[in-house]
Amino acid sequence: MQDKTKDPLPEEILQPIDTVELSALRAIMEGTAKATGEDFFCALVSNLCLATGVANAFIAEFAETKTRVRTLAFWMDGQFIHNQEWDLEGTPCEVVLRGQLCHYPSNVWKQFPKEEGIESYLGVPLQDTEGGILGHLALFDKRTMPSEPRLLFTFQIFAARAAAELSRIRAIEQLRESEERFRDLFDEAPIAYVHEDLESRFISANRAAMRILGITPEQVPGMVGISLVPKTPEAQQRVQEAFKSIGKGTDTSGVVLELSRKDNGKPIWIQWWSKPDPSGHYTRTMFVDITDRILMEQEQARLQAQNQYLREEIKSANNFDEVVGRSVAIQSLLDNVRRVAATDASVLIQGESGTGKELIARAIHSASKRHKNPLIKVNCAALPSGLIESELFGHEKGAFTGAIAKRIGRFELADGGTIFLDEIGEIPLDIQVKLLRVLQEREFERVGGQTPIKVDVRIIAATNRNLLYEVAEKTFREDLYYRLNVFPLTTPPLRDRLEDIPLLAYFLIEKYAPRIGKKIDGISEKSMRRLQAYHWPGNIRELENVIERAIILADSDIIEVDPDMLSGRTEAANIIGVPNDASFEAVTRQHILAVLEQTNWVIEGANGAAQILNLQPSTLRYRMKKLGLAKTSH
Ligand SMILES: Nc1ncnc2c1ncn2[C@@H]1O[C@H](COP(=O)(O)OP(=O)(O)OP(=O)(O)O)[C@@H](O)[C@H]1O
Repeated sequence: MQDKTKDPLPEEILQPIDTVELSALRAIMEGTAKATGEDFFCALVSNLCLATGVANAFIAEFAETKTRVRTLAFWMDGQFIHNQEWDLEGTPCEVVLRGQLCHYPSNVWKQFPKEEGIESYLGVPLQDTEGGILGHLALFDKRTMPSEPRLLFTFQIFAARAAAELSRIRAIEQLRESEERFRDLFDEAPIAYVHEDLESRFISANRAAMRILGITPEQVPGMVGISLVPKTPEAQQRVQEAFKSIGKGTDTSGVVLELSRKDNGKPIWIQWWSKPDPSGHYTRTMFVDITDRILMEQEQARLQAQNQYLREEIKSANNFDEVVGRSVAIQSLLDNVRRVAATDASVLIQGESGTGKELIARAIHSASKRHKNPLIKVNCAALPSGLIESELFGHEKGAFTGAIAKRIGRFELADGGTIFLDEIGEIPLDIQVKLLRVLQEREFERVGGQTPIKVDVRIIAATNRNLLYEVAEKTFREDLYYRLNVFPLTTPPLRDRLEDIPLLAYFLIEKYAPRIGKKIDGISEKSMRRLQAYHWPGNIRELENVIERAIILADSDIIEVDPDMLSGRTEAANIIGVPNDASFEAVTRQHILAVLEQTNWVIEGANGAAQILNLQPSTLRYRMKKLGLAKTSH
């Protein structure tokens, strides 16, 4: 300390006058009462100096290491100066920061040559409640200090307050840091977290949750979680179960919930856990997105259902998909089949029963680019009207009484392939609307479901009814008719291509003889003439039945067709080939009647009329009803 001209500090600091101490104490108290944080430190150092008359004071904390300190507030010669940082070594502060009160009334500069110009120093450590050193509070001056400053006690009180304030600031900082760390973890966690109130209103949601649910940060407050649950009975039931499980802590595997994304309504599946907040007013929910897994499982279920369908199809398939016929009528039909097969256009095949509509549908599918995917057939006449919708579009579990499990509909089975809607004219009007939507948008919902299902399916429909007539009668929707009828095809009745009969007869012998286990070489000339003279109301299906029966009855390797095998008609009448009432309905009626009489009105079973007519018993019953055929009615 170069300057030796130092005035001693005011005498009263040495005198035991309580009023001085008290007024200093009050002044410092008043000066610091309202301040917190950095303001408190500033108020403290300035008021300490003002009250004690010491020129300089500072509060410091450890810098990055325990060997350095930096000030939090620094009062010097009547004003604040910028905060400073210094190494403790060789300073009076070093001892203070080891936890000791240090008082050098004079000659500081001698003991600590670094402290040039400083005569006196008083330092008190700032300690937390556990005795850890946080920093120190110090006064120093160019002048000497009394050796036992009276305000030491006051000084210690405020050092304790400063320590408490410093601890508080540190705690706040730690809390902020930990909150930040928590927020980062919360925000960046791969698992979705949502904090909801008891009405399922979101309070906060992390990034994963927002990404999975398709919501923006602005949409989070007030977003109602259950509004994302589709209205299907199944989804609603699941969410109820999920709510019941909250806080039970028994289910560690989580509840699988179906939701619709907020932004685009796409279905998502989540695995969900939730527990109540300790306050009981909130729930803390976390979930993971398992949509990919569920979609995979659904695809697996679809493929399983498709396999099952195809296995049954294979059992019933005749494996003879060849369209036989050299007639102009059949050749021009096949030309059109080839042409339309190359496109994805909907096809409407019209023609009498048994003329090969299904065969043509199969031929189109086989020649199309979809041939590697399945052709799924739906016989609309064979289905009770109440079940058609669920058969076509599937249904969700619980969609109606009896819907015990989820069912995948024929449209889903046919995805990527072709659907063949046989007897399309039988579809009730309300289902026609839904069908129209599939044709237009390639999209539908399962019965009891709300999630639109997209499919890539080519539609081929067939009917033996005059659909234009049905349109005029308003039993078939006109818009649907035109949508289906993009490429109309008509299968000619067998009576219009009698020249194909020999070829067909030989084809059918080859098809059935091995099945029946007989070696047949041909058909007698007389029988062939008989076949060509007949008018074939049941078309090729009837021819098939006749040949099959003839093979069964054959005594030699040449089959014979007796007149009584042809629906009991006389040859003379058949040569003309046209019955009195030649309308399709009349002929069908007559034919079915003949078979029914032959079976003694037995419909089902091995020798039943349905088997002979190659129809499903339900289809036959339906037709009988339409044609007004009952045992007593003829
Ligand atoms: N041109 C053909 N060549 C060979 N077999 C044929 C031909 N046309 C039809 N068939 C056979 O006749 C039977 C009846 O044909 P298909 O079931 O395709 O007729 P359909 O018009 O769909 O009948 P329905 O209207 O009663 O459903 C089938 O066994 C089929 O294989």
